[in-house]
Amino acid sequence: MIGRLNHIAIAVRDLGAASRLYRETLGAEVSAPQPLPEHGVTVVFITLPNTKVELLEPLGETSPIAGFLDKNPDGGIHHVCYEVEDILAARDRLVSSGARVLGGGEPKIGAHGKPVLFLHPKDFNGTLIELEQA
Ligand SMILES: CC[C@@H](C(=O)O)C(=O)SCCNC(=O)CCNC(=O)[C@H](O)C(C)(C)COP(=O)(O)OP(=O)(O)OC[C@H]1O[C@@H](n2cnc3c(N)ncnc32)[C@H](O)[C@@H]1OP(=O)(O)O
Ligand SMILES: [Co+2]
Repeated sequence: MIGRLNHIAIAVRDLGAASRLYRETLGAEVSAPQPLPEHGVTVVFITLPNTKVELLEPLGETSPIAGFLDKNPDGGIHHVCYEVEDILAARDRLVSSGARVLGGGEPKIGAHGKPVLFLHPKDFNGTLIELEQA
């Protein structure tokens, strides 16, 4: 069901500092910051030859990454994003297998303008999974 690795996301406290680290120290191509109030984060994407890295900074009072940064004050790998052909079919299959689909199971439009869903990390080896429709 899952296809390509779309991105790996890293939660950070300071998006400007993290962007500079990737651009200047690691020599990567870093996009402009994109505030996504509906998701409670501001993101940049780092384009690599085979995938992307998403840097996430909290946005607003109820950011879903606030608790993660409280537990990991230096930041850290927050989620992996896999592509699926049909996100509703993927959701239904996961729900019938007993996995917890977050946010009530209704896809939201993600950073790439495509529908996304999140799966509870406790059901997937301690790793938060994002699914993005290809
Ligand atoms: C920009 C849009 C989009 C894109 O297109 O790319 C994005 O990527 S947006 C990214 C941010 N959005 C989300 O993360 C949405 C989904 N997340 C959530 O609903 C919540 O963050 C969560 C996963 C339900 C966690 O909620 P929280 O309140 O922070 O923590 P809990 O106390 O409920 O956590 C329970 C348990 O799970 C562990 N945990 C939490 N987050 C992670 C994580 N990212 N990776 C691994 N484990 C995680 C947490 O530590 C708790 O464990 P215990 O301490 O053992 O109880
Ligand atoms: Co993501």
